[in-house]
Amino acid sequence: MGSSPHLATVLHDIHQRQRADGPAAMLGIGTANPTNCVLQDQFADWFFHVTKSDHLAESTAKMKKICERSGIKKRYFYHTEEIIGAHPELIDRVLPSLTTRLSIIADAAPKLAAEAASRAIADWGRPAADITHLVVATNSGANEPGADVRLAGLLGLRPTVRRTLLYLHGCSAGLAALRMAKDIAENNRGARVLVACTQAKILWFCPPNDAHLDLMVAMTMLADGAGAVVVGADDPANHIERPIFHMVSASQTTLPGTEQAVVDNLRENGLVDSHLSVEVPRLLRGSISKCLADSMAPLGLLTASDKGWNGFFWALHPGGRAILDSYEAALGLEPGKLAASRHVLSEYGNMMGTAIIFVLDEIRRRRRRHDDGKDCQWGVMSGLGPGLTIETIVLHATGSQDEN
Ligand SMILES: CC(=O)CC(=O)SCCNC(=O)CCNC(=O)[C@H](O)C(C)(C)COP(=O)(O)OP(=O)(O)OC[C@H]1O[C@@H](n2cnc3c(N)ncnc32)[C@H](O)[C@@H]1OP(=O)(O)O
Repeated sequence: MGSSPHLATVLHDIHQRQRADGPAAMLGIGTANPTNCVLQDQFADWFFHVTKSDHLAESTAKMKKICERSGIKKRYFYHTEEIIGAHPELIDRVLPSLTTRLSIIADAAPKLAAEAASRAIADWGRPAADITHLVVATNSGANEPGADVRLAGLLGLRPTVRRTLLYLHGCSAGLAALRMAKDIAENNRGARVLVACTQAKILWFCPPNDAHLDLMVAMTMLADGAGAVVVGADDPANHIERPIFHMVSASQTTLPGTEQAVVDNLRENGLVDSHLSVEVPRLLRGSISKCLADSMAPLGLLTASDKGWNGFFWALHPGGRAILDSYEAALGLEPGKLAASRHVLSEYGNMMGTAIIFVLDEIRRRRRRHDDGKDCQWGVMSGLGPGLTIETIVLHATGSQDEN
C-alpha cells in the first residue's frame, strides 16, 4: 500500500469501523458479600477479643467511640474469629503473615467475585459467553495467573476473553476499572466488558496499636465485598440490553503534594505498613470543588445546571462518614443527595474499590422506587484512592430502567 495519502484514509476507515458508535453504558450490575457479619456496635469488643487485647480498656473505649460516629451499622468479612484464632501470625506485628493472608482469600475472593458477576450477567440478560473483555480489580493476590483467570474459569467465559488485572488500586479500584471498561467498550465495536472488583480487609488486619491510630480507624471502616458491572456501548438494534447509566466522561486527578496521605505498602506482614492521614477529609474539602469543576468543564453541564451541584445525582465512594461530610460541605449539597452512599456505608462499611458498585446499584434501586433522584438525569460518580487520587466519571441515567 505504501505511504500514499490514500493510506491515511484507509487507516481512518479501519479505525472508525473498529470503534463503537455510542457512548459506553452499564448494562448489568451485581453485588455479593461474605457471610460473616459483624454489627458495628459489637465490633470493638469483637476486635479486641480476637486480637487477644481485651486488657486494653482505654483503646477499646476509644474504638467504640469511633465506631459510634462512623455512620456504619454492620460490615461483612471473609475472615472469622476461627480463622484469626488458627493463625497467630495475623495478630503478631513481627511475624511474616503475607502468605497466610493471601491464602485465606485466594479462593474466597474469586468465588465471591463470581457470585457478583453471575448476578451482573443475569441482570444484563445475555449469556456469559458473550463477554469479550474482563477487567478485574483486586488487592487479593500477588500471583499470575491471577484472579482474572480464575474468575473467567468459574464463569465459563470464552478462552479468547481479553483480560486485564488491576492490583492494589485502593479505594479507587472500582472507578479505575469502570474507566478502563468505558475506553475498551467505546474503542472496540461490539465489546461487552465485565468489570469485577473484589477487595479483602484481611490484608490490613492487625492488632491494636495506640501509636498507629490510623490503622485502628481503618479497622473500624474497611469491609469485604465484591461487585460487578457489564459495560458495553450502545447497540440500538439490541432489544435485550437496557442501559442503566451511560458513562459520559472519565477523568483522574492526583492532588499535588499528597503522595503520603494514603499509603498502602505490601510487606511480609500484609498491608499493615500503611498510612491514612487524619488530614484526608480536609484535603478533600479543599480541592474537590475545583477538581470536579475542571473534570466537568468540557461538557458544559455544570454551567447549564440552574441548581449548581444539586442539579446532579451523586454516586460517591463511601470512604468514611467524614469523607461524605466533606463532599457535602464543599459542594453545598442538599441533605439526601448522598443518601445512596450513606446507605451503603451504613449497611456494608467501606468495601474499598467494590463499594462504588454497591452505590450504583442502590441509586438504581432508589430511582426505580421513585424514592429520590429521578429529577436529575445527569450524575457524578467520584471516589478517592492512594495518591491522593480523585477518580470522576460523569453519568447519565437512562429512562428505560426507571420504568421497571
Ligand atoms: C483506602 C483508599 O484507597 C481510599 C479511602 O477510602 S481512604 C479512607 C478514607 N477515610 C478516611 O480518611 C476516614 C475519614 N474519617 C472519618 O470518617 C471520621 O474521622 C471517623 C468516622 C473515623 C471518626 O469520626 P469522629 O469520631 O466523628 O471524629 P474525629 O475527631 O474525626 O476522630 C476521632 C478520633 O480519631 C482520630 N482520627 C480520625 N481519623 C484519623 C486518622 N486517619 N489517623 C489517625 N487518627 C485519626 C481523631 O484524631 C480523633 O482522635 P482524638 O479523639 O484523640 O482527638
